[in-house]
Amino acid sequence: MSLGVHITALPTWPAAIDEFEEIMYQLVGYKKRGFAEEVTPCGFSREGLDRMASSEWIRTAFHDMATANVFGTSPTPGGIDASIMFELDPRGENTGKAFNTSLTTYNNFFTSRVSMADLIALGVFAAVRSCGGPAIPMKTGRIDASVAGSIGVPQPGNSPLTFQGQFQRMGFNQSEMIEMVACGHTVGGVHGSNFPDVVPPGSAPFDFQRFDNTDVFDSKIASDFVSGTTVDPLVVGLSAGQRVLKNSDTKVFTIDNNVTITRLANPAQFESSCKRILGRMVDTVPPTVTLSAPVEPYEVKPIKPQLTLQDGGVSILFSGEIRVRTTNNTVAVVQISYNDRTGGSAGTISTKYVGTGRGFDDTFDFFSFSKNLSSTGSISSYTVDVTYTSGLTVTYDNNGSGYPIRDTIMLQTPQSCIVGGTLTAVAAVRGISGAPILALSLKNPLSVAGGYTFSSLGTESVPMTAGSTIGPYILYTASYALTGDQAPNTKFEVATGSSTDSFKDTSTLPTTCKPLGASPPSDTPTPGYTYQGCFTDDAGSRAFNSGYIAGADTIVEGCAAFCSNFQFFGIEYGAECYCGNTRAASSLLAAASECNMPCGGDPSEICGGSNRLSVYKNEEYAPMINPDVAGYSYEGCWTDSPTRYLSGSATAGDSMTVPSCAGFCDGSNYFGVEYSRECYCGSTLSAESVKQPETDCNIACAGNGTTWCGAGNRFNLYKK
Ligand code: HEM
Repeated sequence: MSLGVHITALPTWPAAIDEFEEIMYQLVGYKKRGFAEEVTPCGFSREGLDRMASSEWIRTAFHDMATANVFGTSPTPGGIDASIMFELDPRGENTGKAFNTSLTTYNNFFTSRVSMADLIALGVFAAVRSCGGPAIPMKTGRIDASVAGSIGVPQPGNSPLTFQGQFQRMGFNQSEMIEMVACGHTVGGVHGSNFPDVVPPGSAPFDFQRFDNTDVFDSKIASDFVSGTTVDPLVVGLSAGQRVLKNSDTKVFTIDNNVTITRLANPAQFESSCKRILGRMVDTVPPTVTLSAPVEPYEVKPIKPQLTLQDGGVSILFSGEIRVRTTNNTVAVVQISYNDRTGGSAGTISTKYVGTGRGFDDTFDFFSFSKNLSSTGSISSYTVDVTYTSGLTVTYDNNGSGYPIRDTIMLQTPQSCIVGGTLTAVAAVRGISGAPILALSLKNPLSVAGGYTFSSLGTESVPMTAGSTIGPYILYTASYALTGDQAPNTKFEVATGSSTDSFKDTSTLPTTCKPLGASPPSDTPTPGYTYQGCFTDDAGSRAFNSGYIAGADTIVEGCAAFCSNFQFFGIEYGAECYCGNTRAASSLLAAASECNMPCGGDPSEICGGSNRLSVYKNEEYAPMINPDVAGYSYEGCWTDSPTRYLSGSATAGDSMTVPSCAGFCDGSNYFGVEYSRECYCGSTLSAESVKQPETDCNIACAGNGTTWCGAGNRFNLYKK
């Protein structure tokens, strides 16, 4: 099994990259952020058939970067800094609708944790990858400019020398210029509406002439040029009169006598050059910006872990999800081990599989958990044990320190709410002097030249007011009236000093503030049992053989009760409940996601799947025994018959136990316990009685569920 060699190089969670990482990798499926939806598939745009969002995102990044000046800083050093927001009009070098559309999409993902400039960069990754191109390494940490950069986006009519000078100013030499233009112009095309002299109206379908004939990020832009078959309007420009003036791709590609463009005609060369040069393009940032290391997906990532003070302050609910990367491995079981607030090991928490999500190259399974902790012991950190279907268990300890969680200040989501646009936030605070604040990151409309509107971020902070004391906590409250779009769209935190519960989302708050008193949700899954995983089963050889019941009303708790005398139970196909003390060797650990059928009696719970068992272990189970009786030796499981093979006195009763039968037989040579509640004594054992396998005597004593009392016509025999 390969777990990826880069695990130790991963950042420790939480980190500044976290929100960016999620937008980058959680693209579709469970917990999708949906960032790539606008560029999937490659040729798509919701704006119409003459538009292509993927190419527009790549062009937007280039035009944002193109004002970079590696030699100076006036008015800004430029690079990818989202200054394009201020450069749309009226200066005329950013022609067309592409920029506004792209930036409007990015604005939906813009928060205090991910800048517009980072999103412009990430757009290149998503667009190129969606079109089948390489995964461009993505770093974060770009800072948004607040003013326009210098003029300087290359225009088709410029001279070769001007192009060279412009790219030098951006930090790229001649062959890098050729690479960057070819890598940009492999997707999309020229619009007649924007450049009528290059694409005369009516000369191309929808007046949109593609650079080549494929909506794919491929080397065709170069190979078609070299072979003389190109349809690139910036080479063969459909208006003959303009061709020599505005054939900018010809001017760029031929500047080194076709050396670079010929190399790029090779698909492997094209892919590796584009990965490198587009990576450099998006990493062109002002010198004051420090970019992160290339963002890699976490192997294990907590998703919105939350502590919530419960009714009476006696307990704290710890809930959230664990995301596990499953790109190279299949995950069977995820379990949390946590430390209490003093750092001592405090116990384990089961999780249950809730869904699978995907990025371009990665898949992730999500596991939810919810556990009531005592507010005295509470929690300070946790580690995550991931068991893969290979049987291997890996403990993820967040580079050694565990995943931290602080109980000193916590947002009380059930007590907080949004009503009529007003946010009321309630925080539970312990062990901290001084009142906390509610700090908001507000998205305000940002109007720019040309009549476009994007967003700027403002901050507000409101002191919180102390209310009731509950257990070791004091509740604090603050309210803030949000306007218009802000109500469902604001990030906020409750904070005091260095303690904070941050990046909370108004969209997840309830519309009524509930008093602290509502009963706490119960733990999932079943208390007293630990989930073992999803196991294969088949009708020919069952995983568990000792007990079986089925019904449309099956629930996990019901099967647990039915199998309470056994160490394990498993539920299959939504309705079949099996018990056993050992699992057949033929039953193997399967992917967590294969147990996906709702229980017949409670669709919110999972009850296995087709030939798949959700298996639980009874942690309180004590193995059944044949107890020692003073003066007697245990002889095993023997046959009896209605004629009785122990022919002395006999008794029966619902309080039957092995010692009570021994007492009843009062010193006789033999006694036997049978069929749960029967007791037989004898001075001799009939020669007809035959010893049987121990498994034949499989019924618990009526008076003691942890000891065996025979079966039908079988007794557990004791001899003096
Ligand atoms: C000499 C430099 C360049 C010139 C003169 C140039 C010029 C143009 C022109 C005139 C268009 C047509 C725009 C429209 O009609 O909407 C265009 C489109 C495009 N350019 Fe460039 N470009 C240059 C460099 C680059 C670079 C370096 C990239 C990215 C790495 C790039 C990416 C794109 C893309 C993706 C499109 C297609 C946009 C769409 O389909 O809407 N360009 N370019």
